[in-house]
Amino acid sequence: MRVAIASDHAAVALKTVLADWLRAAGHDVVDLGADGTASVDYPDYGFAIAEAIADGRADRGVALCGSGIGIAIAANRHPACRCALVAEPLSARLARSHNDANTIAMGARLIGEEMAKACLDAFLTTDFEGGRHQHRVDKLAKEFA
Ligand SMILES: O=C(CO)[C@H](O)[C@H](O)[C@H](O)COP(=O)(O)O
Repeated sequence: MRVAIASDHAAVALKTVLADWLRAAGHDVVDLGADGTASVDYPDYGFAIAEAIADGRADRGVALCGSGIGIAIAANRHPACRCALVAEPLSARLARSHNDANTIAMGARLIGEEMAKACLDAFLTTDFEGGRHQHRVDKLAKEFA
């Protein structure tokens, strides 16, 4: 799978760990930065993830910041992105099976590396159930004036 990953300065270390883990699992990783710990702005990286999903460079996205909140808000500003903020694997599974999420967000200051890997594994290995969930997901594409 092609997986885009991006973080702000607060989550660069976790981004490196997860990118290495993804490559070891055989995924193609599109690393959209940040590249160091100098302070940057999470919206730029949330938008970058969403654009990679929208233009087909990536099938899935992993969005990281200190809490996961800011970058999730940013990613979800783009209509192509359904980004779920998760902190444990059941939420990651439900984000896929019920919400057809194409991106997960996690907070590097709140989650440990092993839990983050478990969330990412659940996210990447769970299929969307469709059925009653499909028309709900379709409604998420509504555009507001
Ligand atoms: O967006 C956030 C909070 O919702 C993230 O946690 C950011 O990484 C955080 O705000 C960055 O904080 P810093 O004090 O500038 O490192």
